[in-house]
Amino acid sequence: MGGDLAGRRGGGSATPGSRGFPGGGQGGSGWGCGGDVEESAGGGVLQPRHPHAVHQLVFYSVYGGWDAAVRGPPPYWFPSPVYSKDTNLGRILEFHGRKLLGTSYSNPIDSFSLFQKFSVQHPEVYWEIVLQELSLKFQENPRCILDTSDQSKYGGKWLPGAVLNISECCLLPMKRSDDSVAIVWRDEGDDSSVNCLSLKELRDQVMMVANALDATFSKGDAIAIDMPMTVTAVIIYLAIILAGYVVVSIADSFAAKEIETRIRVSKAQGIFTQDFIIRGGKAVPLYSRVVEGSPCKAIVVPASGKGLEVELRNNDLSWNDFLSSVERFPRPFHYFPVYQPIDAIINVLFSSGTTGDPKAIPWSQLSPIRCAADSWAHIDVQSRDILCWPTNLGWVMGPITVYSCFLSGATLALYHGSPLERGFGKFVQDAGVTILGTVPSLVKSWKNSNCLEGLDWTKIRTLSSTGEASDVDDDLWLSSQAGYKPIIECCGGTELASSYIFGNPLQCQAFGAFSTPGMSTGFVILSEQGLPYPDNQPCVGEVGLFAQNMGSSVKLLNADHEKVYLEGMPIYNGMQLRRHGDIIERTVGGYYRVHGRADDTMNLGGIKTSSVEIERICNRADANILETAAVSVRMHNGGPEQLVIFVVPKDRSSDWEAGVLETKFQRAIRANLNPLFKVSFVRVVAEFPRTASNKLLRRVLRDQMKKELSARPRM
Ligand SMILES: Nc1ncnc2c1ncn2[C@@H]1O[C@H](COP(=O)(O)OP(=O)(O)OP(=O)(O)O)[C@@H](O)[C@H]1O
Repeated sequence: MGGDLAGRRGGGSATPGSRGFPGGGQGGSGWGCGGDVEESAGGGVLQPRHPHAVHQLVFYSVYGGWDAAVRGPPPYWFPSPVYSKDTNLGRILEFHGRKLLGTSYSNPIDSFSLFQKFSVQHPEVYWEIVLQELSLKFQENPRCILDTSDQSKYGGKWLPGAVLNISECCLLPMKRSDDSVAIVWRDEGDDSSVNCLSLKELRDQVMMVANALDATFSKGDAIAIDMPMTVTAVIIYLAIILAGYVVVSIADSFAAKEIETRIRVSKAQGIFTQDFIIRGGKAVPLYSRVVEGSPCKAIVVPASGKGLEVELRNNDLSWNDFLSSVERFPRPFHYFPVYQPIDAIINVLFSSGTTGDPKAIPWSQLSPIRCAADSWAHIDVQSRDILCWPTNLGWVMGPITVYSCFLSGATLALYHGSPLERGFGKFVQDAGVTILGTVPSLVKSWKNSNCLEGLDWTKIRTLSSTGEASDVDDDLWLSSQAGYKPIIECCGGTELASSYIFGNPLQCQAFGAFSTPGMSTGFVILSEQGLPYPDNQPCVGEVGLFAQNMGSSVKLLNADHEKVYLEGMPIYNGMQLRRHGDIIERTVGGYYRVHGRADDTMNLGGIKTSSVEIERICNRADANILETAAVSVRMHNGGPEQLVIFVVPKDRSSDWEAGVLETKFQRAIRANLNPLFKVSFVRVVAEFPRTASNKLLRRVLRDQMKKELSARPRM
C-alpha cells in the first residue's frame, strides 16, 4: 500500500468533506469528524434512538453518489487530530515519530502508514517500544528482539534468551494498582448489580488455584478447560500457566466426540468443566458431555454458584473439594510462578475447522505478547478501558481478550450467559463497557431481534469485529447503536495469535473493510500465477504472509506445520512466504476486504470470483433475506461450475418461490457484479451449517448440493 494512498485517506481529502457522515462526532467521547474534540462533541445529528431506517436513509443518501470503483469504500468514521494524539500509537508517534521517520514525520494520522511500513522493516525498533508499553516482567531479559542467524529457524527467533511467566505479568500491578478493578461480571438473570474483582483479589484467587493444581497434577501436565468464559474459568486459565502447566482450550459448545479428539491430541491429564451451562434461561448439560468424551480427571464447577447438580465419577472432584486441598497450606494465597523460556508452550488451541480438520496449535509465551500488542496498537486498549468480547477460552478470541486486557491494564468484562439476549446488552450498558468485540452473526441477531432497543451503549468508544466477513448494513446498525463509533475489523488466525489485517483509529474507517496490514506484519497479494502484485495497486488474490511474524506458530500437534503453511508457497525477495489461505482484495484508497477462503473461490464462466462477493450482493436482493451463501458445483457430467445460492429467510412463514428469488438474485448480480454470472439453483433453508465458532461451512452446502444433483436421473 502506497504511503500516499494512506496519507490521502488519513488527511481526509479523499473523504466526503471534513464533517463527513452526519452521525459522527456525537457523544463527546473524544473523537470527531476531522475536527477537534471540542468542535465535534455533541455535534452529531443522528442518535442511537432513531430507527435504523433513518440511519439507512441518511447513510445511503450521503453516499448515493459515491463511486466506490474510483474512490474506494466510503468511510464513515474519521479520526480527529486531538483524538489521534490520545491513542496508544498516536502517543508513541508523537514521542518517537520524528526520531524514527525523520522529516517524513508530520503527525499520527498522516504518518501512520509510513510507521506501519517502518515497523515491518525494523521490527527490532518497533517491538522494543511496544514491549515497554505492556505489563511485562522478564526474569531474564531477551538478548535481542529478533535473531535471524540460524537459517533453520523459519521466521527467526524472537526475544531469544528471555525467561518469564506470562501469567504473572497479567497479575502484576504494573499498568494499574492492586486496587483497580481487573474483572467485572454478571450472571444471567441477575440485573441488580455488576460484580467486581480487584487485581489483588484476582491474584490471590489465581495463586490459590495454582497451589491446588500442584496438589493434584504433575508439573508440565496439559490440563483442559471446557467451560463458559466465566470469572472462574479465567482464574483457572491464569493459574494453570502461572504454575507451569499447559492449558488445553476447548470450546464449551462441542459434542463429546470433539472433546475426545482434543483431549487425545493434546494428551490432557485433567479437565476443568461445569455441571451445566446457563444460557438463555436454560441449563444445558456439560459434565455429561465431558464424561462421554474423556476418561481424564474432571474438576467440576457448579454453574449455579451453589452445589453441584450432577453425580460425579469416582476419580473426579468437585470444585470445592479441589480447593479444599490448599486448606492445610500455611499461605494458600502465595505462589512462586514457574519461570520458563519465551518459547515454552503454555496453551494448546484449536482452529475452527473451516477448511478441514481443526488444527491443534501450540502457543508459546510469545503469542500472548503478540495478542496484547496488536490490541494495544489497533483496538487502542488502554488501562482506562473496560473490554467485553463475548467468546470462549476455546476460541482464539478468548485468550486474546484475556491478554489484551491484563497486559494493557484494562478491565475484563464477562457476562455469564447468552450474548444473544437483552440481558447481555444491559450488562454492556451497566458495566460501562468502552470496548466491545463482536462477530458478524451476533450483530445480525441483535439487529434482527431488536433486543437492544432503548439501551444506552454510548460509553463504548471502540467496537471490533472478527471471525467472518461483516455485513455493511449490520455494521451501520452496530456503529449507530454506540453513537457512531469505529468498528475495528480484525482478520487473522489462531496460528498467528493475531490478525494480519486490521482497522486502526489513526485512519478513516469504512464499513466491512480493513484499513491496514497489522503493525509489524508484512504480506503480498499473489496473482493466480503466484506473482506478487505491486503493493500500491488495487488487486484481488491469495495473501502470502512474510515469514518474520512475531508470535505465530512454528509447530502443529496433529499435522505437519511445514506442509500446511509453507509447502508450495512462493519465495518473495529471498523469503519463503507463509500460507494463510484467504483471498483478499486491496481496494482503491488502500482498504482491504476479505473474500473468504481460497477453497471457497469459484470459476464462473472462466472468471474467478469469491463466495463472499456474491453473498454481499444477494443479501440485499430482498428485504426478507437474513443471509445467503454462494457455492459452485459441477454437474455429474462435468462442464462449467454452476452457481448455487442458499438463502435463510428472516420470516420463515413466508411462502417463497425459488424462481422469484432466482430472478432477484440474477438481477442484483447482473447490476452489481458481472452480467455473465448465471444463478443456476436457489435453495431456501432454515439455517446454515456452521462450525462450533459460528463460521459458515460452505463446503457442507457444496457437498449437500452435489449429493442432490448426483441423485437426479442422468440423461
Ligand atoms: N474479520 C474477518 N473478515 C472476514 N473473514 C475473517 C475475519 N476474521 C477471520 N476471518 C476468517 O477466519 C479465518 C481464521 O479463523 P481460524 O483461525 O479459526 O481458522 P479457520 O481458518 O476458520 O479454521 P481452519 O484453519 O481449521 O480451517 C481467517 O483466515 C478468515 O478466513
